[in-house]
Amino acid sequence: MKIVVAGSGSWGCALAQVLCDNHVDVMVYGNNPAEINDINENHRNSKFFEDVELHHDLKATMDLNVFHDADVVLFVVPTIAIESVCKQIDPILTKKIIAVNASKGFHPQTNDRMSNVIRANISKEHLSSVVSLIGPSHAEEVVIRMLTTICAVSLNEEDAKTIQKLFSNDYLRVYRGDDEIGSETGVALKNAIAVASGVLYGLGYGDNTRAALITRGLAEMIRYGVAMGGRKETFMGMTGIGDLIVTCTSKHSRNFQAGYDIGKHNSAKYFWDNNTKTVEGVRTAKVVHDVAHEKGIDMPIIEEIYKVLYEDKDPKESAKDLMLRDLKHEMI
Ligand SMILES: NC(=O)C1=CN([C@@H]2O[C@H](COP(=O)(O)OP(=O)(O)OC[C@H]3O[C@@H](n4cnc5c(N)ncnc54)[C@H](OP(=O)(O)O)[C@@H]3O)[C@@H](O)[C@H]2O)C=CC1
Ligand SMILES: O=C(CO)COP(=O)(O)O
Repeated sequence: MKIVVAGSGSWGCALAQVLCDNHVDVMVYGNNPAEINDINENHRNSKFFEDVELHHDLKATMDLNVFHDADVVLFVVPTIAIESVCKQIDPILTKKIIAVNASKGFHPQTNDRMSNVIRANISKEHLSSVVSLIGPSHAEEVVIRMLTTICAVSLNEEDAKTIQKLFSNDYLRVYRGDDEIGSETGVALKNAIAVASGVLYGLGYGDNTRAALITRGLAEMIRYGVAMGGRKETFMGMTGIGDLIVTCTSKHSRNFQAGYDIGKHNSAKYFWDNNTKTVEGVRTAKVVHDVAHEKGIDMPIIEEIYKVLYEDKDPKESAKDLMLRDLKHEMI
């Protein structure tokens, strides 16, 4: 079985290395010559990982023909690039692939989930099914083989089992799931909540505040995900609370770090002027804000993080406004 990983960034490399450890035939495809060269020549991806020597079987290429005889393709580029990568590779595919989505967010124009974006852009004769491989997993830890659990979520149970077996080993345990809507909305929304968690930390608030943010953030994720057709119990698993915790609390999270900078400067301007990293939660906050307004879903944290990011609201004022809303029953 030949696997190609589209995306030579941090998560693409970490996932490809898991396959090398599992003795699976894998190749990384990327469009950044420096990253490709670093992987092939130095066994490193220095842009993302300091002092990590990658598995020596890990190889990368910029040649699109690598997709020609692929059986499985992993999509591990930022969500804004998924559609264009699908369109580039579809004419090259010759087999019916299992498409594995590892990205977390929504399409930039249609606001659609990643599985739907892949289904819309890989022709039917080239697609067996889509499996989303998602959960609480910072690349920086997977690449040094720290114990991690994620979930292979698909409407196709057999293909989910194939992906589960391919990636599982003694440091990465893969569960299965079938709630595509719940899982994909969960992992997207947690990024926006993680930006808020960083903002609060940057403003100087502590553990009580973070626990409150995670708990009430989860309530918003459930409200939104269930309104979209997801199942409430999914949010109690890897792609809900699991991914929310790791992203809201980790120094590795780019979403948390972006929020932290905003909180520290008490303004989103610093982020907009300086950011060069993949921070999916920033655009997700806008998508969720817009959809929630359209559908009448109550999302107070998303509302405030949207105002901080897009309306230059003072983050301290946002935190105060969240605290001083009308008092209510917790479970409503
Ligand atoms: N990093 C992590 O820990 C995790 C990330 N994810 C998700 O994975 C997705 C990818 O993120 P991540 O790997 O972290 O991001 P990175 O910023 O680390 O890497 C993104 C990679 O995609 C490349 N890329 C961008 N556009 C294209 C394109 N059109 N064709 C080919 N390659 C392209 C970038 O190239 P260039 O360098 O030239 O821009 C870069 O190599 C995101 O949705 C993220 O949320 C999910 C779980 C964990
Ligand atoms: O999705 C992730 C962890 O599960 C990565 O989070 P960041 O994109 O915030 O770094």
